[in-house]
Amino acid sequence: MASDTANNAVTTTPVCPLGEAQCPVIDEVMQLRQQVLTDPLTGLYNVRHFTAALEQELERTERTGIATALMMIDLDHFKRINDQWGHEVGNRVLRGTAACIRENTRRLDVQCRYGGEEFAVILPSTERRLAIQVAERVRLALQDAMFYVDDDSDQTIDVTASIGIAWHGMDQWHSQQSLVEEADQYLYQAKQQGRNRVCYADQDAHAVTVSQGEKALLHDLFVDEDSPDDASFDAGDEAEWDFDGQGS
Ligand SMILES: Nc1nc2c(ncn2[C@@H]2O[C@H](COP(=O)(O)OP(=O)(O)OP(=O)(O)O)[C@@H](O)[C@H]2O)c(=O)[nH]1
Repeated sequence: MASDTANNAVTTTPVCPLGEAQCPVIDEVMQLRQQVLTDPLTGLYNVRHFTAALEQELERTERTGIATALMMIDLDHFKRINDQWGHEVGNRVLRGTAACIRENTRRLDVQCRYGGEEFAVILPSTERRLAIQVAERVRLALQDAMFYVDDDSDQTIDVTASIGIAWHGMDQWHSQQSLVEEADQYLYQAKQQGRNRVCYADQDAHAVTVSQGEKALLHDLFVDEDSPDDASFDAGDEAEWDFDGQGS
């Protein structure tokens, strides 16, 4: 707070605790930190942050016993989009995909761009059933989203993704590397089985069916009013949730 001696009024202008002169430096440091930890194309976290965040979450699980889930997401036949529409449109699809992933996961989840058209989401404190539901939600949102070729066009591009999930928890302890490898292995399985699907260990034994009540609860959990509004992307809020079936 700063005092205005002319009229004795007290204003609430924020004052940098280290002194005015240092504030630009702090801003610059914060911007640099942001640049070091994020992917410039999508704004999601990069692999550097992914590695640090995953290590922290695995340690938390070892302390609390509450599972951490990892979701690896890879766009299907993305090369065809680049080949047909060009690299810039491909980039646009990657940005839209990032927005879609962000909108359909929680704030505390760690959404990363893992490589070209591969994304990773760390789901802290997330047991098996919820992680499967989240993965299906992301898959359906991508499948139903409207990816426009450009701002002035009605032409849309169909996008789907394959997703692999793995857990670190009481029933299966992992190293960081083996957790990533297992999620990648199930992602590969999803590709092999025809793409646009979610795969994980013991899938048949853990088929997820979701009641209307659970769908409503999940909807409340994930809809985020502060999500970025990307004109090239429509997450398709009205998407039907069909957790029982896999994608076509
Ligand atoms: N536009 C754009 N394309 C990228 C970027 N990074 C990687 N790619 C492209 O992503 C494509 C990935 O192709 P593939 O690895 O064959 O995978 P895919 O076509 O998605 O096929 P599946 O994964 O088997 O379904 C390649 O054409 C890369 O050039 C990027 O930052 N921008």
